[in-house]
Amino acid sequence: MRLILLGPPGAGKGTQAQRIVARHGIPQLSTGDMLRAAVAAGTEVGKRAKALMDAGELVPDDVVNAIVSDRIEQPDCAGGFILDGYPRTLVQADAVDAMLSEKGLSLDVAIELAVDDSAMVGRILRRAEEAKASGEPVRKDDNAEVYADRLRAYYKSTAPLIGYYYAKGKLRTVDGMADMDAVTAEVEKILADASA
Ligand SMILES: Nc1ncnc2c1ncn2[C@@H]1O[C@H](COP(=O)(O)OP(=O)(O)O)[C@@H](O)[C@H]1O
Repeated sequence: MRLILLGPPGAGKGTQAQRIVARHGIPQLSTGDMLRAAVAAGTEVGKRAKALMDAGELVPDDVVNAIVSDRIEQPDCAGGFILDGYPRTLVQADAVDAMLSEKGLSLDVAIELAVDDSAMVGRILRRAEEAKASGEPVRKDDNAEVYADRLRAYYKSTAPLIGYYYAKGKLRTVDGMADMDAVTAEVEKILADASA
């Protein structure tokens, strides 16, 4: 199963991805996590990405495409994977299609978590509070000011992917405002249908 989770920041992509990992044993490929790891390690990619990420802007397509292309070559991706936070632009969507079609593969489904944007900033701020309370590092972009920029980047660059996958007949939409378990149940139904 090769799937994409789509939705604005705070929609619950990471949470649902972790549940799919636990249930289906396929890896979660989060470009946000990979980029944060590159920043923490101080690599060339990390140096290019840091200021953009802190400002809530997107990292250049070529940087992210290269990271994903390397990652999906790893043996644990042979049985499928979950793309979380990627593709985030139409250029990236075409890139992942090309990476897969080179291997005679394609994406099975793109699942959109549809949410009410006005509720997302509250979720993000809660996540920051929880991280702080449990002594984990708080993401620099998890605050109300940067959130507004992340949401703008989402509408400008990522929301067009909903039409892109719809046109390919691959889009499925879930109510991301429902409680987490209800969202998981809907996602599971979609995955069952997609692999039937
Ligand atoms: N596919 C991507 N293309 C460009 N930039 C990305 C991509 N994935 C992550 N980033 C960068 O990393 C930041 C955090 O990503 P992520 O953890 O997925 O955040 P979010 O919680 O906003 O979905 C983004 O705001 C962006 O700067």
